[in-house]
Amino acid sequence: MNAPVSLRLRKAALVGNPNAGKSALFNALTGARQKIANYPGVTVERKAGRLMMPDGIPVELIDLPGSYSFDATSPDEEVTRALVHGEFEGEVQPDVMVVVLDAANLEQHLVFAQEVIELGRPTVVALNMVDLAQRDGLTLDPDALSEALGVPVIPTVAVRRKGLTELIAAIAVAEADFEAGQRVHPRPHLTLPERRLAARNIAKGAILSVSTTRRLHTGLDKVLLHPWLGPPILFALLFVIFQAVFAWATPFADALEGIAGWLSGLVVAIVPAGLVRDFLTEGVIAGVGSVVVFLPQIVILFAFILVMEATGYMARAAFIMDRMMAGVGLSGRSFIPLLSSFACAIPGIMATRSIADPKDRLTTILIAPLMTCSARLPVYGIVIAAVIPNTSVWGGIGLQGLVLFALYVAGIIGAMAVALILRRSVTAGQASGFIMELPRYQMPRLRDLAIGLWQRAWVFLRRAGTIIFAATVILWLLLTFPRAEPGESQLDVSIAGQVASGMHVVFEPVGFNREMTLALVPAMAAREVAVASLATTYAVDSENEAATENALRDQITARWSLPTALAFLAWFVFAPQCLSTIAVARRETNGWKWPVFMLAYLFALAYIFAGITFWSATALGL
Ligand SMILES: Nc1nc2c(ncn2[C@@H]2O[C@H](COP(=O)(O)OP(=O)(O)OP(=O)(O)O)[C@@H](O)[C@H]2O)c(=O)[nH]1
Ligand SMILES: [Mg+2]
Repeated sequence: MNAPVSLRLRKAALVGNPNAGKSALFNALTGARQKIANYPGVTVERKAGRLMMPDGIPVELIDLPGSYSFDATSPDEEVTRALVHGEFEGEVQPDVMVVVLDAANLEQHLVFAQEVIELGRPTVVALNMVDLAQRDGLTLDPDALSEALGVPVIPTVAVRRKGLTELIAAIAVAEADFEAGQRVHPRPHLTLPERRLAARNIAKGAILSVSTTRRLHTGLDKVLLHPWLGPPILFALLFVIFQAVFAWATPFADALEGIAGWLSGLVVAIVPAGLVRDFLTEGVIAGVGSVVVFLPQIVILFAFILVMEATGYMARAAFIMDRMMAGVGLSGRSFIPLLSSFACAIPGIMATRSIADPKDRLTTILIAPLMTCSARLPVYGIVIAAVIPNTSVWGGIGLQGLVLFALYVAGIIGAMAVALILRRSVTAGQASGFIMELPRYQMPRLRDLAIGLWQRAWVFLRRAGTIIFAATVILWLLLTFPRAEPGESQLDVSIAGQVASGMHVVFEPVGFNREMTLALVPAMAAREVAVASLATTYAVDSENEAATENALRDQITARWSLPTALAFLAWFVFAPQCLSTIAVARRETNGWKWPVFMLAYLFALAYIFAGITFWSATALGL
């Protein structure tokens, strides 16, 4: 007598949230016995493998795409939904569902798990990543979880092949149930809010113990991610950062300025009067030196940013921002590229590659230059130091830091407003959803911070030594030749001065003086060059050597009116200066159309806002 032979291949499917470890389990269970193909009609991978059961008969195991629910929004999720419900053409419905959960994110993962279990099919739960839960200080009780869910729960560590034998045994039992005809045990269907609430309670009930660190971290998240507390905390933190950038940097900046002055004096003492001496004092020391002085501010700003990243707070900031970004039609996915743009728009624009939706991405590229990059800091820094008094307002808040904060906020508000308009016109489309895993809180490691800071400082100094140096030298030559006859002003006679006088017609209406207008040209190479340019211009323009040593700040204080200075600041909030950004935008958008659009709208905004600032300041009698 022959044993009954089952003609159809038995079938089980791995389902669960993205990143639960389904593929890791699939690989551990099926090893090399895998077949990868595409599901017909969609570009979703079908991964199937053979799992050898204790009875010697294989089961076809399917690794399904990760899902958050059966309300499918993506082609991947649609495949999972249809297949699990037995509605996928040409695919037999799996006999057994193997739900994979991330033990370290149990509550989140239980929402979808319940939806699968509600189907009432034979189900086994793999409580995966118990190693990570353990590391996070979480001890779970699989039996309690099994009790609450009404299905077997097997703890596993897919990447270390732990719990596999037990899992296979549980799948075998479920298969046997299926063969025995126990195919569907209908269960009550819950609504999403009910499932969420149940997920929380079940997760709570499955926790045996929580370490104090874990408790601390959850407590921190409750406060920092709170819908009402989170945003003000984030803004308060940013506010403190900008206060510190001014307050802490001053002694170091003064010291660097002192060194520049001393070097200048040294050159005057050693090098005989003439072009060489002028080149060294006016071009190199005044020009490049005026930018290098901002090294302490750059270092302080990045120290804060690096600490925010290393502690895990930055991802939380992205999470908080997600809600606000949705308001202007962007997702939190744009946050990291935009945040990188505070260092420099170039890596920011390159980071937009992680945004899947093309219109989301284009919008992010177009507004990235509005984030205040670190190259603007020297420009803001020198003008603020020169025209904004170093006083406190409202009991102890530094006015200079406050103005700096306002300039950063102006950039952000500008970017949001532009995004809002673009998303309703040129890049109209739906905002895509955003789900991200929050990293653990961590104490930053001093060594990593030091390396990160050193890299930033080096990038800054290298720019000073290359682009800024070259632009300053060229400018000095254009300012120095042709030579003025006695009685004439060198600035009037020079090539650069002539060009500036020509351009000045355009910029006079928005309150710019001639030196500012001139500074805009080399600033196209890099924004900081505007500072070097002003320093060199005033150095060339000074009548005597003593005046050359006057700090740029004093020159600006003496020569610029407050409305003029504010107009210059407003210009730099928007102006698309820095050609490398345009070049990167061209590369990332594959053409000139969008970079030209970007250039045009940013220059227009810069001009308009400089004008508005100048005229309102003048009207207010500032
Ligand atoms: N420490 C640890 N890591 C795991 C475990 N299981 C999986 N991982 C890791 O978690 C990450 C995600 O695992 P995947 O298997 O790709 O997750 P998935 O469920 O297939 O994800 P999607 O295909 O996106 O739905 C990978 O880096 C795995 O190496 C585990 O038990 N412990
Ligand atoms: Mg996978």
